[in-house]
Amino acid sequence: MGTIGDVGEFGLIARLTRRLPPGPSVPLGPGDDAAVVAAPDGRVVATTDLLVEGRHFRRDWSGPYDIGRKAAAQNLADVVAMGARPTALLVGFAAPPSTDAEWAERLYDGLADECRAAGASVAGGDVVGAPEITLAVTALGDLGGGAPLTRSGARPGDVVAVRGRLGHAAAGLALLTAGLEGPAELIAAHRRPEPPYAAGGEARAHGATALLDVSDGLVQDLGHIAAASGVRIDIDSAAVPVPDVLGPDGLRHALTGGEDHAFAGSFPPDARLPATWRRIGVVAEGSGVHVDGREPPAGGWDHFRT
Ligand SMILES: Nc1ncnc2c1ncn2[C@@H]1O[C@H](COP(=O)(O)OP(=O)(O)O)[C@@H](O)[C@H]1O
Ligand SMILES: Cc1ncc(C[n+]2csc(CCOP(=O)(O)OP(=O)(O)O)c2C)c(N)n1
Ligand SMILES: [Mg+2]
Ligand SMILES: [Mg+2]
Ligand SMILES: [Mg+2]
Repeated sequence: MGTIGDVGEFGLIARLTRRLPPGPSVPLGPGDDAAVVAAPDGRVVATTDLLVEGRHFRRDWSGPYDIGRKAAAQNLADVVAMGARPTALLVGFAAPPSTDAEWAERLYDGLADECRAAGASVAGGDVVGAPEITLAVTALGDLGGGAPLTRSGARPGDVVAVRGRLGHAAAGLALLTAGLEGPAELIAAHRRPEPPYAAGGEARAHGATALLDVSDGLVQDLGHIAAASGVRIDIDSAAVPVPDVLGPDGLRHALTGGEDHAFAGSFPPDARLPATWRRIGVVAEGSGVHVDGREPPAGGWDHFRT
């Protein structure tokens, strides 16, 4: 089929959008000046996360399908972390003209499949030529009449709980970086996060007082809840799920590794959480995040310090 330079801008758009299924919340999808997205609640939850080649993924480490799934997952998880139902993605795609057109099509298959898993679809986007591959994804969501689950509602006495994997993507990235063989599930976790999208509805149903998705590292991200809520979060490291597959640095990966897009939040002390949620700590008066009563280990992703 050739490169995206061979097929040209409008040939590429046709090839990509052909692969996108219609979505329940997108009455008018790709093909016009803009899309129409249903917003039954009347308010729209909106979030955007960029993915840059070499920073978020490497083409020699991840195939296009997984990069597409990851780009969608990273954004859909932020909508779910607000307690909303994802409705649509808008996808900006920058790539060199030498990019294989089939590579781009597989990327869109990944975007489409991850959207399907979350009940959303791709409503539109943009393509441009650029020296490196960049994906600029915007996700929209609907609150269904509920209050948003913000970072600012945690109260002393609440319990802190997580749902989803911690440390897996970081352990996989560490293996790839070191050029080591390791458990395939860790490499797969780096390539494709698999956020447990049901967590948003569950958190809402159980009265969550705050919620976020863990993108940069558990301790760092819980620090955002602590700061926004004006509280301290005390984590009990023995309660943090650290499966053997994570290896000897498992606890460090679980506390500081991002990109699994687990959901972490605070709940009233008497919340009866499903077994899929793990209680890992409590909310107290004060500030910051403590692990076993001490300052936590350094770590967590910072784009300008990593
Ligand atoms: N360039 C920017 N302009 C405006 N707001 C931004 C910008 N970058 C980040 N933010 C906002 O700062 C907050 C934290 O961003 P970030 O750490 O990327 O969140 P998340 O981990 O949920 O993706 C978000 O509300 C985001 O919208
Ligand atoms: C090639 C490569 N190097 C390093 C990483 C690790 N990494 C890149 S971004 C990031 C944090 C999450 O991404 P970010 O853009 O901060 O998302 P947000 O917090 O805004 O949701 C991590 C752990 C990676 N995924 N791939
Ligand atoms: Mg972000
Ligand atoms: Mg994010
Ligand atoms: Mg981040």
